[in-house]
Amino acid sequence: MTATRGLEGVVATTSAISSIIDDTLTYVGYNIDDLAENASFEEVIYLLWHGKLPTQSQLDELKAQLAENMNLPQEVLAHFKTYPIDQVHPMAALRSAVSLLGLYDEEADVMEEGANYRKAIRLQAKMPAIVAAFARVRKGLEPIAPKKELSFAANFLYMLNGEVPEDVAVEAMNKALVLHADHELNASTFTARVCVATLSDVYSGITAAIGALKGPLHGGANEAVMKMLKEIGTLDNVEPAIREKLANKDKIMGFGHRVYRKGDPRAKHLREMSKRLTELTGEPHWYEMSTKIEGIVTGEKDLPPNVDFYSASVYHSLGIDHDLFTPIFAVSRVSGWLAHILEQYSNNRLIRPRADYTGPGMQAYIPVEQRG
Ligand SMILES: CC(=O)SCCNC(=O)CCNC(=O)[C@H](O)C(C)(C)COP(=O)(O)OP(=O)(O)OC[C@H]1O[C@@H](n2cnc3c(N)ncnc32)[C@H](O)[C@@H]1OP(=O)(O)O
Ligand SMILES: O=C([O-])CC(=O)C(=O)O
Repeated sequence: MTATRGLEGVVATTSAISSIIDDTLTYVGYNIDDLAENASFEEVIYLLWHGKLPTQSQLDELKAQLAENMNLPQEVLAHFKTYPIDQVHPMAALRSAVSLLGLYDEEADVMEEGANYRKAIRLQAKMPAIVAAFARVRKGLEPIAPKKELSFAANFLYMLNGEVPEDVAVEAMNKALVLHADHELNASTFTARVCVATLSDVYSGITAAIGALKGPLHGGANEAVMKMLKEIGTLDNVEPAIREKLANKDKIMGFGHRVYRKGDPRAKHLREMSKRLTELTGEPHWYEMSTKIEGIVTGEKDLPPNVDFYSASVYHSLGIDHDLFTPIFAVSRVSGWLAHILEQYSNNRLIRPRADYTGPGMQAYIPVEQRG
């Protein structure tokens, strides 16, 4: 047995949800460029869960179900107030809150298809409410109830800020949600599938996936990109700072990808949005610094930016706290995790690979009093 490090190139399952072929990303056969330009996030959720785009009445029904399920149990809100708020990362708060939600869902352990779909609706609806409520509670503000008439993207920004957002902000948030929704067998989706393939419940699968997304080699990179941009500070500092990082073999956050070689097709949509938003906010330097970094890194290492790179300046321009960037990724990606969980249940087999053992050979047990 020989191990493939990081399972690179290993095909671990079949899936009909999304595909990456020759650097082209599709959700159920729809090109991500088409969806990013035209689709609402609610349509994408439906597409991922049902394998087809919704009719108007199907879309209206899903929107109504999501809006109805956005409120959080009082117990979850009360729990936030018990957290050591100054040291809790919002991804840790989200991970804990999703696990806690499961305690208050009477269907949490009901393993029937209809019940799993209802849990998917509830989780998709409540994730943005958790992120927004936590963001407010830690600032000493009251959580804000959603407005039923708003879209998913608009409601999230409304619950976060307490103001109905401008159209451009809703457009940017909707696009970001569409772009992050699914991505074949990335680390967090694989984690969710491994978890539920033991026939564990949906809440366990999503809690596990949030844990995997949190790391800086995966979803956590978007927050790390903003940290890097802030540390570099000015356009003039970009060249020496990035060259020094490359010389030291430091990872440049938001660059590189396990699957894409020529580039991540999602990055250009966020690049364009970053340009537009940073001009509108009067902070074009975040975009200019980002494009300069891209020029150096692609020139020196042939490493194109991934989805996390330009999303950082987009979310910053929307006035969002930097440690909420990865939770926003989770608010979108939960749609993909749920699609994969439902797909896993529908054709389940335990996921249990082997390890190539590299430890000592057979050893005889020596009682503790005889050990030197
Ligand atoms: C939503 C997402 O999860 S997208 C990914 C988000 N993560 C990041 O942006 C973090 C930065 N990027 C990385 O760490 C990596 O590119 C990953 C984790 C995304 C992919 O990792 P892997 O497929 O294991 O690539 P690996 O680490 O083997 O890199 C191959 C080579 O490129 C280099 N490289 C890869 N990414 C980077 C980077 N961001 N900066 C500098 N060098 C890099 C590696 O050092 C390695 O060089 P070497 O062959 O000289 O040793
Ligand atoms: O696919 C991956 O490995 C990481 C990624 O881009 C994503 O999850 O969106």
